[in-house]
Amino acid sequence: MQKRHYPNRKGQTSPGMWAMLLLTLLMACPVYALTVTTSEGFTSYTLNAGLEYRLQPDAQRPDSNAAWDVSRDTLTFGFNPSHLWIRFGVHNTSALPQDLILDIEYPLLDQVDVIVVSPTGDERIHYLGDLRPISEQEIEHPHLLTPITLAPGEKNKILIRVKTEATLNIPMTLWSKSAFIGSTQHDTAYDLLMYGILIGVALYHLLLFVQLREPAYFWYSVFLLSLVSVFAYFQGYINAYVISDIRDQSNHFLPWAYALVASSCILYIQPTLDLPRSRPGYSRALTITMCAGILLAVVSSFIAYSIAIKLLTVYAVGAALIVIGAQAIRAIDRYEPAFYGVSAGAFLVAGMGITVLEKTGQITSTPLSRSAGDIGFTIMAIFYALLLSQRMRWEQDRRHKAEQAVALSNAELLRTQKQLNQELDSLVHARTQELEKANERLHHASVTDPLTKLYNRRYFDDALVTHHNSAIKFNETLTVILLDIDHFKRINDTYGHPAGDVCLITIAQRIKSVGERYEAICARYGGEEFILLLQNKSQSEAQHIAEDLLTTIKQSPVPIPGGEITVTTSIGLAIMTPQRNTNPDDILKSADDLLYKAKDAGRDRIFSSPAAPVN
Ligand SMILES: Nc1nc2c(ncn2[C@@H]2O[C@H](COP(=O)(O)OP(=O)(O)OP(=O)(O)O)[C@@H](O)[C@H]2O)c(=O)[nH]1
Repeated sequence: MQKRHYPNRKGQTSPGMWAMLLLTLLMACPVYALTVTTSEGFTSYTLNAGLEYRLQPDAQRPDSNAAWDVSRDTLTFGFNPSHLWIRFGVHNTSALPQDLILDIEYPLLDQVDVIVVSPTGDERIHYLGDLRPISEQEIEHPHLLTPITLAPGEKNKILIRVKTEATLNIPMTLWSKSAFIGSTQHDTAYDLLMYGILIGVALYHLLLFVQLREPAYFWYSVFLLSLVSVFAYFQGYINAYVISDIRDQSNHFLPWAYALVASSCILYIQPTLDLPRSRPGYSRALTITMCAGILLAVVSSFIAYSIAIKLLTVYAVGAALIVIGAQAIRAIDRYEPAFYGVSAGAFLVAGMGITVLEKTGQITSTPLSRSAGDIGFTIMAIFYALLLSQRMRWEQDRRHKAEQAVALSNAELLRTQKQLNQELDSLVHARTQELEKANERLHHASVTDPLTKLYNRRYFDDALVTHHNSAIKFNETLTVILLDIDHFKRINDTYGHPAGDVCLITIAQRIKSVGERYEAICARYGGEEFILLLQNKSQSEAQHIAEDLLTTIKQSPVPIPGGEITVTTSIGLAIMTPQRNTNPDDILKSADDLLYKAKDAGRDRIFSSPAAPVN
């Protein structure tokens, strides 16, 4: 704590003494437009309307002839290179001494000299402002504070000079010391709670980033922390507690903080709103905005702060509009998570808007209006967190739906494939069956005589070879009965060829009925020639079968178109026990020879070997 006093000029005997005395008297009798009276129980007085002020190009204290303006609200002049002088009076009307505190709530002012003039003309100058080390200030606090002690009935004049490259904005309150302590405790608790929540949310997202490796979480966390630092800077915490030893360098803080806020916000917004894929043009614009912020931070180190701060303000507004625009465009695209972003932007803009209106005196200052910026910012942070989680959930849903669609189409594909396979199987099965039936029919046709439906000669020849081999193997007899219809030509000639066919069919049926009784293979061997093959029959059995045939055929007349005819047959019966050196043709030839013999012998008889012919 360091107090600086102007030299006390009391006791001088110079010729200017009278002039000084006059000046002292004038100062002892305030004629200011505003004098704050601090009666007993005084707590605070907000210094806005009624303050006398004067803007001038130099630091020269205004002389007694200078014209002063009177403020109608909080003193706010935007970026203004002038020296601002303010004056007002304070009068302790109570019977007790009073400890007061003059609280300048905007801590980013570069130089603030508060001159407290006592009734005797003594001046005490308090040097405040963020270009001066906090250790030089009488009370360590984020705000710029001046202690004023008034004896009962004492009147002081307060003269303030302000010079800054930041915005010339002087919200002031005169407090009783006890009320100020209470208010500070309340404000600090409120700020700590808000910063604590936001830092907690930021750390939570940092943890999510560590676990999920999703960069959006990291950038959101950086965005929150950097934005918290900007707010803390504007509220004086950074200057007071973080960079208190290098406050003269604090001008470098804001450009880099702005660049970090913009960069982290853009890096967070880009993937969260899916901009590079859906809106590549806008995504490029955001990347350029981010680079511009970093460039501006670099340039700010080399140019006057008064210019840099204006450029930064323009940049901050432009970047915020571009970011909010990106969210609005994605909301128009009906990208669900963007609605949270738009809501976040709306709350931030609304909060900031109320703050600006309150600071410029457009609306009445209330605790709510004073906190509007903080509230807007906090709600924005919550909505941005919701945006992030919504986007992640939306992304998960999309992935899940895509997986489901793939699984569904795979299942559909499998089902279709299975169905096709089944259809193919049944088609192949049906075709195979048809083919088998066709083959069967073909085979049947190839071994069947079309007219009589008995086996044909080809079938019989194959069967003869098979049975010949079997007979050799099992040492069994093989019998061939060759049967020829007698004078069949006459039937054709007499009744016609169709009648001859009918006769052939009937004779074939009779042969088949006899053959089935003896398990014989019956075949049509030529035009009117039939043949039977018997396995393992004795001579007498074979003879009996041949006789059965002869009798069965002729015993009843054969009905034909145009009448009935009795048909007789001649039979050659050959029986042998095949050997390895015998040939299937041997038995055929033998039967054929015997048949001719039967024909020659007068027909309607059996010739067999070695037995005698039977009639
Ligand atoms: N209707 C009809 N006649 C046939 C068929 N195949 C052969 N024939 C006839 O059968 C007759 C056989 O005559 P031939 O060889 O002279 O013998 P046959 O008249 O029976 O006299 P034998 O055998 O000596 O008793 C011929 O007239 C053939 O045209 C047929 O499928 N249908």
